[in-house]
Order: sequence, then C-alpha cells, then structure tokens
Amino acid sequence: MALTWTHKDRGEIRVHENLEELSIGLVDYIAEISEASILEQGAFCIALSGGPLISLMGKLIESPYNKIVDWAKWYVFWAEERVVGKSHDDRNYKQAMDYLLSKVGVFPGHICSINGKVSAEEAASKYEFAIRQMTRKRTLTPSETSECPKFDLILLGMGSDGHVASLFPNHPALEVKDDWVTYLTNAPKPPPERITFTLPVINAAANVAIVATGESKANAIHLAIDDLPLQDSSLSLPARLVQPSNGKLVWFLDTPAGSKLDRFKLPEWNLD
Ligand SMILES: O=C1O[C@H](COP(=O)(O)O)[C@@H](O)[C@H](O)[C@H]1O
Repeated sequence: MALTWTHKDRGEIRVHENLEELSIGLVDYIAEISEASILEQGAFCIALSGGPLISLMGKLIESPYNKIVDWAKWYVFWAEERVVGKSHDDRNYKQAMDYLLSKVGVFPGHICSINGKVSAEEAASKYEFAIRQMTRKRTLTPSETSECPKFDLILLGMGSDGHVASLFPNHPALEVKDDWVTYLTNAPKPPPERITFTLPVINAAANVAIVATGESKANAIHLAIDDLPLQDSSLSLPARLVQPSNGKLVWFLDTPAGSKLDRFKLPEWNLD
C-alpha cells in the first residue's frame, strides 16, 4: 500500500514501498482514468513521456489490464519527443511502440507522433497543427478555461534537475505561453533536439501524473512539493510549475525519491 496524502496546493502524493507496488498503482490509476473518460466522452486521450515511465507501465500488457482496457478508444500523444528517426533508440515513440502499443489494441491511426525527419522547429509546428485539428474536430476536448486542449491524462517523468517533459530549468522553452508545442535545439540532456508540450497545455489537462523514482530525484521532489520561502528560486523549478488549473495532479514516488519530503523529516528533538 502506498502512503498517500494531499498537499494543499501540490496535489496528491503517493509514496510506494518499491517499484513493483508503484507500477501496480500507476497502471490501476491509468486504467481508472481511461474507463472514466471513455464512459464520459467515448474516448481516452493520453500523452506519454520518455524515461523509465514506459517500463513502469509494463503491466498494462498483462492480465487483467490487457483485457479490461478499451484500447480501441485510446488516442496516444507524446508530451515530449526527441527529434530523431522513428526507429532510433532515443525516440520515445519507439520505446512506447516496442514495449506497450504494439502489444495492445490501439489503432495505428489513433497514435499521434511527430515527424522526426524534419527540423525540431518544423516538427513542433506540424505536431501542434495536428493537435489543433484534433481539438477542432473534438477528438480532443477543448479546455473550458483556456484555448488549450484538455488531455484526459498527461504522464510525466522528472529528471534530477526537476525537468518535466522537455522543459528544463532556466530554459526559454519554460516561458512559452502562446504555443501548445515548442522546440529545443540545445536541451541540456542529450539528444539536444526535442519538442515539448508547453506549460499551458500541461496545466490544462484533466489529470497529470508525475512519476519519479530513485534517490537521485529526492532533492528535486522536495523542492517541487514542499512549502518553500516565497523568494526561493526553486519556485520556478519546472516540476513545481505543474499546477493543473482545473485538473488533478498526482505524484507517484518510490521511497528513495520521497525520502527528503518534509513529511519524513525527523522532529528536531529526535535528531541525535
Ligand atoms: O530526458 C528525459 O529525462 C527524464 C528523466 O529521465 P531519468 O532517466 O533521469 O529518470 C524524463 O522524465 C524525460 O521525460 C526525458 O525526456
């Protein structure tokens, strides 16, 4: 069982004892949101990311999930992608296809990925155009409060520097407000050419989950979740800027990633 609580403005935090439990908790959560979205609007629009996320979703291809999830109603997008060919190992699309999408019944026509053969700028603009078309046709629901699409679920990993999607600390991509998808040619982590959803699109989603595992993420998790002094520069950490305006944020952590949260600090009288 995960240790779960809700922070007054940082969403629901679930700290799992180990990766096996986290992975079960994550796929249960995805299956629940998929079912609710399909019941409500006949489709489920999910955006994936890179990193260890796809392997943590691996149980979706196993029983009972492979049978109970209505894969034919899934529409799959990426919250970020590396601008390399479709079969390149760095490509988030390839990872998701190899380990998840090719093993379940998602229609190929429901998989909306970038063109990795053009420049990052062109890839971002073409991908945004496709998402705008799908929002116009109501495959994607528009947000009630902004012009953005309202994804049913955006799944994000987090780097030890606090980056989410391909929004890195102090990078100009973090400031983009008018575009839905932007691009980088100098990402601090390879590969340098990437596209990413912008913060307004992430924060317009109905559900956002941030998944972080391992001790290397513990400090960024503390800075992203715990209360900080108002002038603290960590207030602009990308993971901290994920604040769905009309949706729900859930953090999936393992014990090492959650270990620096204030909640687990020993009281001062118990430090020696
Ligand atoms: O480059 C990326 O890295 C992060 C985190 O990866 P990790 O190996 O440090 O866990 C990932 O969440 C992000 O989506 C990806 O583009």
